[in-house]
Amino acid sequence: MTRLNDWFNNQPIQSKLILTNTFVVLIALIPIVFVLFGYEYYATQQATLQEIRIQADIVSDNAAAAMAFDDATMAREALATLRASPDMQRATLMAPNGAVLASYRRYDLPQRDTERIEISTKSTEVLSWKGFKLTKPVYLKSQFVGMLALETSLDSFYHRVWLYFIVISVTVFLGLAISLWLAIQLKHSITKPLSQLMAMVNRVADEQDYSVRPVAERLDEIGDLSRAFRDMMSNLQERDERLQELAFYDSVTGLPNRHFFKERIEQAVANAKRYHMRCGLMFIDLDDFKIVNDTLGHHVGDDLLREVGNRLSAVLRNNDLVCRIGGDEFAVILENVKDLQTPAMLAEKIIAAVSLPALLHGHEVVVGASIGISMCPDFADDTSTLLQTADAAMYIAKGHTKNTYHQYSIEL
Ligand SMILES: Nc1nc2c(ncn2[C@@H]2O[C@H](COP(=O)(O)OP(=O)(O)OP(=O)(O)O)[C@@H](O)[C@H]2O)c(=O)[nH]1
Repeated sequence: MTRLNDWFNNQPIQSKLILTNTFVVLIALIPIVFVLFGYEYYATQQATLQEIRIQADIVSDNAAAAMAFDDATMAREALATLRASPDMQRATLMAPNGAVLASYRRYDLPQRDTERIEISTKSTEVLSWKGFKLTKPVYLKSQFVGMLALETSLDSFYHRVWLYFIVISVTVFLGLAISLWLAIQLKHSITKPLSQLMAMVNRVADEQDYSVRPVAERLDEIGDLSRAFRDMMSNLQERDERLQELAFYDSVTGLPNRHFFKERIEQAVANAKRYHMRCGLMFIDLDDFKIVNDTLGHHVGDDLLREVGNRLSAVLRNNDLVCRIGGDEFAVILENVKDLQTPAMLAEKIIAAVSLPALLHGHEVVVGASIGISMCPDFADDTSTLLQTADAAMYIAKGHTKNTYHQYSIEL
């Protein structure tokens, strides 16, 4: 039983549906078949016995006069009418003293000694699976004139019952076939949305694609499941976007962070090398930023960082990328730079923009920017050299008068 249970549990839902449906139909049909067949068996048997009794009455009525007058010829004629009934096997008419007056035997049956029949004024009936035996007293105008004994087979009865059994079997078979066909038609409508959901789950697992949404129009449990899956995907997508933001963006300024910067600088260097272009890197460190924090508070410092971020974005071209890579440090990646003068001009613009006073929380705040610039492939062949050279240039700028820029060169 446990093994059967395990086997059933491991079947696909489609097979489960078909198996369950067929099993249920079969279980429902079994009692119906039993009741119908039992009723038909009983009713047909009673009708057959009744027919035989009626035949016995007719024969005994026809033979009564012959028996009263001991007329064997007439008695045989009365029995001869039984030939019309193929189930009738033997019949005997006996005088009250037990002597056989006339007997009948179906043409295909062997001769045998006449059975001793008890002479009595009572009828007897013996029913067995082989046949039906009946004896009954014969009266002529209330005078007992002898006995009639009949022996019949039940072939017609069994034939009718057998036919009925075939009809019922065909009906059951058709019922099962129709239910199987319906189950196969229905399984698609039930399992197709499940398969679609499964495909979506796989896509989420394989591609981390949280944008998939199942259609959830159905009002049944599968519809509920689709809606739950859709809500779960919305939450997952939101969470994924939030995680991406936390992982790649700076929470104070909203600019790309150091993590993002590292990925993009690698790409910029790789592109510059592959397409024989020039890319530039600027490190920008704010001057005297700590004073703002110390005198006006951290929140003003934060606002100033945001303001600087906005000003940098406003100065730069669309395809330049500005990132906040540390406390008061920013980096700018410049791609497809035509010449060495372009970054220098941009640095001047940045210094001018950052040095403009900012009005924050009612205070006029002024900071400067020290900028180090390096170029690939002019002064660096790979990312780490580009980072080092830009950093070195920035420290030179810082070491000078602050609020200035320095472009890395071979002499450094
Ligand atoms: N408000 C704020 N301050 C920060 C944040 N992260 C770092 N800082 C502060 O930024 C300051 C950076 O230090 P420094 O670069 O030495 O300060 P500085 O005054 O700019 O010094 P110089 O670069 O030599 O001019 C430190 O005081 C940090 O506490 C931040 O997210 N918000």
